[in-house]
Amino acid sequence: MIKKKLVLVGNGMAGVRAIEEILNVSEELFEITIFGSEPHPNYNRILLSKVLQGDTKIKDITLNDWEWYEENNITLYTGETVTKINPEMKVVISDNGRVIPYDEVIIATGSVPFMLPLPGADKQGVTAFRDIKDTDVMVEASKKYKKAAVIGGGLLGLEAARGLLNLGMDVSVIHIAPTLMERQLDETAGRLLQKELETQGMKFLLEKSTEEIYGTNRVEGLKFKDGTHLEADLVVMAVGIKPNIELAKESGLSVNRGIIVNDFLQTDLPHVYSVGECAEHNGIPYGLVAPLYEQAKVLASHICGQETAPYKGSVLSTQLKVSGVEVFSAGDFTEGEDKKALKIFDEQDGIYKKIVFKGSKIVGAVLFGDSKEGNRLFSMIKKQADISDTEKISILQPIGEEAGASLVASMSADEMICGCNGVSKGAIIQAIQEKGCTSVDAIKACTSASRSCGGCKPLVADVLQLTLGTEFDATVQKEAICECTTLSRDEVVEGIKEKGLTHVREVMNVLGWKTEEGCSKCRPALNYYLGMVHPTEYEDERESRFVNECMHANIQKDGTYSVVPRMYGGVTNSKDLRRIADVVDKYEIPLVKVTGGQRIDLFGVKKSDLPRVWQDLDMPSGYAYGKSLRTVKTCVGEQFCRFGTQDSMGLGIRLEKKFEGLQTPHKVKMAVSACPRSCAESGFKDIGFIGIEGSWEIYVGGNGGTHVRGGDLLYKVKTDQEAMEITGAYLQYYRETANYLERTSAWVDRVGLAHVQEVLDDNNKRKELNARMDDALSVYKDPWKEIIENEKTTKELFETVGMS
Ligand SMILES: Cc1cc2nc3c(=O)[nH]c(=O)nc-3n(C[C@H](O)[C@H](O)[C@H](O)COP(=O)(O)OP(=O)(O)OC[C@H]3O[C@@H](n4cnc5c(N)ncnc54)[C@H](O)[C@@H]3O)c2cc1C
Ligand SMILES: NC(=O)c1ccc[n+]([C@@H]2O[C@H](COP(=O)([O-])OP(=O)(O)OC[C@H]3O[C@@H](n4cnc5c(N)ncnc54)[C@H](O)[C@@H]3O)[C@@H](O)[C@H]2O)c1
Ligand code: SF4
Ligand code: FES
Repeated sequence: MIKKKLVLVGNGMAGVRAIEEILNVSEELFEITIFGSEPHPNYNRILLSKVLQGDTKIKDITLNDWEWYEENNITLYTGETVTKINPEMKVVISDNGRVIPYDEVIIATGSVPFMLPLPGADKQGVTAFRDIKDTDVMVEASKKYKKAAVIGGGLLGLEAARGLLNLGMDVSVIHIAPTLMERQLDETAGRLLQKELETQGMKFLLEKSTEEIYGTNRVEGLKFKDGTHLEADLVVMAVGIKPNIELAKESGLSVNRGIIVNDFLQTDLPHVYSVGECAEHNGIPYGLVAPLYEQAKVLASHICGQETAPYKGSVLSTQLKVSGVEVFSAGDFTEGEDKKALKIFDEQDGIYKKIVFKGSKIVGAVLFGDSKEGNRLFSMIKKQADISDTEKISILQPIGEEAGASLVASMSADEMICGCNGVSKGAIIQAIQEKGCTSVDAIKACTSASRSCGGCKPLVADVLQLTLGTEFDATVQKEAICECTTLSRDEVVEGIKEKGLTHVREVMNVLGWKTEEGCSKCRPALNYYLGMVHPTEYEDERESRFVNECMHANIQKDGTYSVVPRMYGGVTNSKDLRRIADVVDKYEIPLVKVTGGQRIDLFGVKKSDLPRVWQDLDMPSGYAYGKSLRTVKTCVGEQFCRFGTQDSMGLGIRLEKKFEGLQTPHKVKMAVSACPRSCAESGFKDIGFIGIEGSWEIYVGGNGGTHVRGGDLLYKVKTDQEAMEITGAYLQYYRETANYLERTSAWVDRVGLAHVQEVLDDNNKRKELNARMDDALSVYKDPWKEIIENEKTTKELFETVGMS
C-alpha cells in the first residue's frame, strides 16, 4: 500500500499527540514529516513551571526523544518554521526554503504569549514564559539579579513567581484585577490564595496597570498609570496567550481568534486540519492540554478514515502547580439569576468550597485549601449529573458509603484519569494487566500518568485498587526499610514515637519484625531513628553500628585504620602540626596525606594504637568515618585573598564547631567560599556557602561523588547568624525526614527543593527545627575522649583480638 504524505506543522504537545494517536490506529497509513520551530524534540511544556521551581530538570521533560521519531520513521525538521501552505500545489514551504508535498496537513502551531505593547517592552530582561528558552532566561537572570516583577496574576504568572522565589529572587506580581486568578476563582478563593502566597514571600500589586518599562539597555523598573513605580531587573509577562494563526492567515484559511475548525478538526480548506491551542472550535480556542488531547484523538480517527464521535467541546478544570497550595477550579463558577451556589468556608483552617448549580445540575466548582473532591466534582460536571435526589451538602463532603465509593468504578475506559498527559482509565488498566504495573510510580513510568501536576495520583491509585482487587497491596506503594519488615521508614518512625519505643530490639519486637536479630540494613537505621526521635535520652547501641563508626576510625584494606583529627574550617597551627608530627614518628605511621576536605589523614595506624594516638594528638575526632558532619572546607577569604569580601574561614569554623558530631542519615559535607570563584567548591557540597555582594548564597543538595549533582540555591542571606539559622533548620529537617543512608542530594530530589523552602519559610517551623537541633547537639561528647577516659571500653574494643 502506498503511504499518504502527512505533514505536521508544530512539534508541540497537541500536534505530536495527534501523531501518536494516528500511529496507534495504523503505522502503515502515512509517511510522516514534522516541522518544529523550536530546536528540541517534543517536550512537556506544562513541566516548565516545575523546572523553574527546581523540582524537575529540563532533561527530564522530554515527551518524545529523538529515537522515537527515528523508530517511527518520522522525518523531523527542528529549528525550522513553516511559512506557507500552498493548498493548490499541496505543499508546505519552510523558512529554509524546503518544500514538502502533502496529502494531508495538520496545523498545530500552538499559541504565542501576549506581550503588552508597552514602551520599553523590548528591553533586555523582559521575557515571556512559554518555552525552554524563556525558562533559561529567567534562571540565568536569577543568578545575577535580585528583583523580579511578574505582570499577570493568572495560572502562569503565579507559577512563574513561585519559581523565581525558589531561585532566590524578590518577586512582585502586578495584577490588573482586584483578585488573583479571576478567570478561575471567585473573590473569596482569590483572596485566600493571595494570603497563602504572601506567607510564601510573594508580593502583590493589585489593580495596577503598567504604563512603561524603564531602564537604559536593561530593564530597571516599571511605571504604573497611577504614577507609582517599582524597581525590577527582570520582568516576566504572563498576561495571557494568543492562538498562533500567522501561518493560517498567510495560507488563506478562515480564522477568527484561532483557526476555525469543525467537529472533526477540519479547517475550511480540504486536507488541512488544525489541533491544539491554535484551533478555535465553536468560538473557543482552548489553553489547557486535556481538551487538546481530546481533539487529537478525534482528529486521528477522522484522518485515518475511522468512524468517530465528533468533538463537541470540553469542560475545563485547572489546578495551580504551586506546592503547599491546593486550588481547584472547574466549569462555570460564576453565580447569577439561574445559577445558585452552595458554599462552605472554614475561615480558621483556610478551607473554602463552592459548587454552582443550574437547576438540578452542577455546572461549576471552586475548591481552596482542600481539593481532594476535585476529580469527583469534575466528573459530575462533565457528565451533567442530575442531583435532584441527592442531599446537596453531601456532594461537597460525602459521608458514609458515598465517601468510600470509588469514582473510577463508574468511569468508562476511555475517560481521562490524567488530563495533563492524556492517559485514560483504559490505558492504565492495560499497563496493569499487560505490563505488570502494581504501583503509582510504575504506572507513571509506563504511561506518564501523574507525571505533571500530580493531581491525578489518587485516581491512579484507585484504578490500581479496582483492577488488582485483593491483589493490590497497599504496602507495595511504599518502600519497606529492609526485608525484615513491610514497614516504611515513616511508619517505623511513627511507631517509635507513638509507642514510646526506646531500643532497637524493642522496635523489632513491637513492630513485628520477621527476623529476631534484624539485619545489617535495619539495625543501624533503627539505631539512627531512635537517636533522632529521642535525642537526649537514647543511648547509642554500638553493636548496631557499622564497623568504622564503632571503632571511630576508618578501617583500611590491610586491617589498619586511618585517623583524621578535627581541624575546624581546614585551619591549623604550628602547635597542632608539631603534635601530629610527633605522633607520626612515635607510632611509625606510614602515610600522612592531606584530604579533599582539607584535613590531615594518618594512614596505617594499628588498631591497638588507636586510643594512644588519639590521646597524644589531644585533638577532637574529625568524624571522617561517621554518618555525621565530616568537614567544612573554607577558602581563605577576606583575610588574605584580594577577591574575598567576606570571612569564609570565620563562618566555616563557626559552622563546624556548632554541628560537629551531629548524627545525620548520611555523611554531610559543607564548604564556604568568600566569592563566586568558589575555591572551596561550595556548589558541590551538601551545604555550600558563596559570598556575593555582602550576602551569603546558600546552596544545598550538591554532591561531588558517584552521583555528581550541582547544589540548588536555597536562600540568600545577609548575616552569618541567618546562615547558621538556616543551616540548623535545614539539617534538622533532613535529619527528621530523610531515609537512613540517603544523602542530601537524593533527599532534595525526592522531597523537592520547593517543599523544603516552604517549610523553612515558616518562621515558627524554622524556630522549632532549630530548637530540636539544639537538643540533639546538647548531648554531643567527643568520642575519642570518651573512649580513652573509659578503661573498660578501651579494653573491649582495642585490646581484644579479632574485632575489626
Ligand atoms: C509554563 C507553562 C505551564 C503550563 N501548565 C499547564 C498545566 O498545568 N496544565 C495544562 O493543561 N496546561 C498547561 N499549560 C498549557 C499547555 O502547555 C498548552 O496548552 C500546550 O502546550 C499547548 O499545546 P500545543 O501543541 O497546542 O502548542 P505548543 O505546545 O505551544 O506547540 C506548538 C509548537 O509549534 C511550534 N510552531 C509554531 N509555529 C510553527 C511553524 N510555523 N512552523 C513550525 N513550528 C511551529 C512552536 O514553536 C511550538 O513548539 C502550561 C503552559 C506553560 C507555558
Ligand atoms: N496550572 C495550569 O493549568 C496552567 C499553568 C500555567 C499556564 N497555563 C495556561 O497557559 C496559558 C497562559 O496563562 P496565563 O496565566 O498567562 O493566562 P490567563 O489568561 O489565564 O491569565 C492572565 C492574567 O493576566 C491578567 N492580566 C491581563 N492583562 C494584564 C495587565 N496589563 N497587567 C496585569 N495583569 C494582567 C489577567 O487579569 C489574567 O488573570 C493559559 O491558557 C493557561 O491556562 C495553565
Ligand atoms: S573563593 Fe574568592 S575569596 Fe575565596 S579564595 Fe577563591 S577567589 Fe579568594
Ligand atoms: S492530571 Fe496532571 S499529572 Fe495527571
